[in-house]
Amino acid sequence: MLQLSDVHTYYGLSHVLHGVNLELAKGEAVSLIGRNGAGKTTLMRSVMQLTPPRSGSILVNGSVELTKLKPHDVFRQGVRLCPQGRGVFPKLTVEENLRLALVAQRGQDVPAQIQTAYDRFPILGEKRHQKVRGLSGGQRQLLAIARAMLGDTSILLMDEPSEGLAPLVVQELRDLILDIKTTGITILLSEQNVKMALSACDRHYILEKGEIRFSGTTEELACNEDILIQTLGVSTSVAECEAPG
Ligand SMILES: Nc1ncnc2c1ncn2[C@@H]1O[C@H](COP(=O)(O)OP(=O)(O)OP(=O)(O)O)[C@@H](O)[C@H]1O
Repeated sequence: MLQLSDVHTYYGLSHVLHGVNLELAKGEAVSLIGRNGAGKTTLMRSVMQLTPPRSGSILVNGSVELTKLKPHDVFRQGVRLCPQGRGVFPKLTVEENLRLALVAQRGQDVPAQIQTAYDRFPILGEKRHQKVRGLSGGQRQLLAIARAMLGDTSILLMDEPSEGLAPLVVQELRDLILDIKTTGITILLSEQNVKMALSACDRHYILEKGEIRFSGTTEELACNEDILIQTLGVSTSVAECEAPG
């Protein structure tokens, strides 16, 4: 579904991604674990061509080369980014945020798609006329996800969605990710929260200083927990984490 091969990305002279290889099969939820500054956001921006890689290949469906496309054409391929920090507009209402996203995408808002978002996330329908600055962190995150899922989404890149959320809300978010997965959408979940990554995803990549240090299933990670201590400085017991249901 999505295949990154030997991706190198720079900010000016600063070489941030060093030959990243990563693969997602259709309908998989895969985590990208790494500490601050590891390059998770850069990797997602590279896929979207917001920070285009200097070399390497990023294929969708085995044939469409994203590195040859502009961001809006990547978007048209059904690849969507739910950005870190949510990226929603606090002074606008929930509905204005959704309508604005649709206008930016298609030059017009599409009431049916907004209704689909409310059907999927009823709390957003209830709060449609409320300004976003009055929403809780979890509700803002829902709005960001709803916005990223407007239209035909096939691959959802979620950049640290649990950041700043209370533990109970993180659990709800995890359930939501599992729910989105059942719709067949392929998910790449960037996380520093190892528990969240392990409980929402079956396969994991660990990124350190722009290089993939580990790739494998939850079971494989359980046999190699030292890597979590080495790369993240955490000693989360993989065995204690609830696996995706
Ligand atoms: N616009 C930019 N210009 C220059 N360097 C940048 C820019 N954005 C990020 N970097 C650098 O690139 C490296 C990777 O940053 P990135 O944001 O991709 O990491 P991250 O894993 O997403 O971490 P975080 O959780 O802090 O966002 C860091 O060293 C960061 O300082």
